[in-house]
Amino acid sequence: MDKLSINSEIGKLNKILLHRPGFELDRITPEDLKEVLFDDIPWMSRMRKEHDGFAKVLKETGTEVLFVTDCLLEVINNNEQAKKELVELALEEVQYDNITINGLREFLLSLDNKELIRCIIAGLSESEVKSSRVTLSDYMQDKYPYYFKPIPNLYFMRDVGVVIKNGVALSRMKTPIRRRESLIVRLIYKYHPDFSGVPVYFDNKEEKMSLEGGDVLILSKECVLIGFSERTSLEGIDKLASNLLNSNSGVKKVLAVKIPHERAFMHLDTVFTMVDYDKFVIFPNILNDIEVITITSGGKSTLKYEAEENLKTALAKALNLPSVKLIKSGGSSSVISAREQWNDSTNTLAISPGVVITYNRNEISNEILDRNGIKVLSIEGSELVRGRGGPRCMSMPLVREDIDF
Ligand SMILES: NC(=O)NCCC[C@H](N)C(=O)O
Repeated sequence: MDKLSINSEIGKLNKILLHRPGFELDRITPEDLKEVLFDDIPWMSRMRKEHDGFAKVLKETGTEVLFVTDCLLEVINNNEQAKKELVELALEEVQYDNITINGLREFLLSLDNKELIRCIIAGLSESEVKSSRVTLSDYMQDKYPYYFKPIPNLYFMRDVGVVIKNGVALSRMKTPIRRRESLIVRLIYKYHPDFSGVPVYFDNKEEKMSLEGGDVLILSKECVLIGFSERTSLEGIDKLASNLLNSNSGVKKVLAVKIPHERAFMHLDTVFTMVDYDKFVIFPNILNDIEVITITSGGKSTLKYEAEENLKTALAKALNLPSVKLIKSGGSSSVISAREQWNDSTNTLAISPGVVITYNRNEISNEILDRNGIKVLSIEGSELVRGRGGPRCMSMPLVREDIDF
């Protein structure tokens, strides 16, 4: 049996990777918000309770839940080389002289493994390393407090890597603040026995392009959608499409889907997710701005492109269905749709065909899903949503049961 198996967006979910919001989020200050891609300071104890609620629903519905920090701990407990690589990926970001960097390396390697992981995720402040102030500058100069910064978006596990079929695309993050997240996950894929050795369809060492997991949707065994968004570049789409289509991944068609490039919907999955065999939920206010191009292999590592009439017909064609239904999140009111999309009404996580996890705050969109025959398992998300992501953004599905279309 394959270690990873994702052949659709909706097959019964068996195994998933999450990150419980940790100390990295306790370090966000109002001045950081823009840089760290948040819109507000979360209430942390509430946020952790909400995340625990999310994990509980997943477990209760029969999904095995793995946590990044546990996987990383297993890796570095058993592999000195991996531990050194973990330290180096944080040190790469330190903009100090070599003597300081060598001192930091020694400091980090002396930490207990759990503490090291906490530090790599929550950042390392000067005060944690220097216990006393010795120079006038230590006393009087304002210094940037971190050698390397906290990475508060790690709980949005969807974006840092995405399982496609029996392999993975390790994301090349667009923004510097999210790069370390994906390098951490890369280490897990390199060394952890549950992940190592799987095909890598995209590597985050790629330069001059970006690809984030929130833009990738596995429509079926043969078709993958990739959003052209604020975060994923055309070069990133071409690269992943080429690797999937010109390998033995089994993918025969990639749909490139252009959405408006805006903060409110930075990834495809913030405006569009699949909820059943033939049903999708969509943010209706952007429906007319979407463009779709079908990409297929042109042989000898080349690609062929063909413009589609619209998203609805392209989806039906790709799924070999007479038609599909696009359910309007928020209904026909553009005001309600915009308000609920901002709080991730469209970012549903399907745990089996026709059953999704959503935030309970999006009452109107949830009711519309219900009226369309979708079973909604709703969770609290008032604090989780402050980073602008929902249940799909917060999860990296690893294994789903296969379904027949
Ligand atoms: N797939 C997603 O849309 N993920 C949400 C990412 C939110 C995060 N604060 C970001 O801006 O990258």
